[in-house]
Amino acid sequence: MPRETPEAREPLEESLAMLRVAVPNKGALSEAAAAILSEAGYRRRSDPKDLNVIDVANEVEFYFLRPKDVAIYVAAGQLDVGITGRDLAADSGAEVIEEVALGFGSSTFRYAAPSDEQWTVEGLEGKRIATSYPNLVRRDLAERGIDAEIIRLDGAVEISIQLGVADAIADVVGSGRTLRLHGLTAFGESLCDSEAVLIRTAATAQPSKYAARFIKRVQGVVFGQQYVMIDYDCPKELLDLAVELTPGLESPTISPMADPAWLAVRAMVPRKSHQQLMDELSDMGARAILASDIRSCRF
Ligand SMILES: Nc1ncnc2c1ncn2[C@@H]1O[C@H](COP(=O)(O)OP(=O)(O)OP(=O)(O)O)[C@@H](O)[C@H]1O
Ligand SMILES: O=P(O)(O)OC[C@H]1O[C@H](OP(=O)(O)OP(=O)(O)O)[C@H](O)[C@@H]1O
Ligand SMILES: [Mg+2]
Repeated sequence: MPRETPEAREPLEESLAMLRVAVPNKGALSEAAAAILSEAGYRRRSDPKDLNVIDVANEVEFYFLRPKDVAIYVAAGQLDVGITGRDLAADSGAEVIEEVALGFGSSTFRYAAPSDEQWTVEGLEGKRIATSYPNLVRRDLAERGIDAEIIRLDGAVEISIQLGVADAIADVVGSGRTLRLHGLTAFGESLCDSEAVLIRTAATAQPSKYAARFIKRVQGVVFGQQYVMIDYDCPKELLDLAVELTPGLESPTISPMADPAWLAVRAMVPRKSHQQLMDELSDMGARAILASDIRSCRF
């Protein structure tokens, strides 16, 4: 099938150079990353095998990579921004700056060992620890002054103890199901509370104008997912309490209503607490309390 090529266009002058963006090509982060970029108005990949998609309209070039490689390309400047996991970026050792926490792909990173054994982190001294994130583990052990052997595996780490390859593991924990399935129990604090993040190189103090615009668009979609818009009718004498309950970002919008005894109030509120807030507004005496989704925003 002929490769989709962007319509013929004049070569872009330097000032219109494409922004180069790294996106996970598959795995735990890829679908949600693609959805956020699509909601932000960027061109979706039509063929999952395509590793390079040009979005001419937005002057952006997408490169689809393994998530563990993204931070390396971005830190080196071959790519301008990228989406990866906080833990993957930390393990890569690449010098990157986290611009936006994307609100998906959340996980912890834990030590774990057979559930019928009592383990402490200090007990790792002299032991063999299997992991796919060797640098993350090496840094943690060094900070604790613990000397242990790190067995680097590419994945499926949980089975390594059963195979006699390791005494304990250090791995990503999402639901915890994989650990339970293999008779393992996590111990010690999380080495990294991770989620998908939008990163840029640490080589420059500020992002370029084009990167800043891309960051704002993605941030706008993420905020839109994390907030809802609340509208309600408020008795005039309760306005101070209303403003306290729904302060908005700078301030709530207050509008007069046909009936001078009432005011219309509008404010953005965090999605996770909006239901109980609506209960409080109702108890307070507000009426016609409406919650609506926000597709995207700019602050
Ligand atoms: N339940 C989960 N399973 C795997 N990764 C998860 C999970 N929850 C969150 N993540 C995050 O997803 C990222 C890992 O994604 P992914 O597993 O696709 O990468 P990978 O391990 O390099 O690829 P692959 O699994 O195909 O080898 C990490 O940032 C990890 O914290
Ligand atoms: O706590 P859970 O929800 O069970 O998820 C965590 C598991 O998922 C990931 O593995 P993945 O599926 O990425 O395979 P991999 O280990 O080969 O990377 C991770 O490495 C853990 O094994
Ligand atoms: Mg994985």
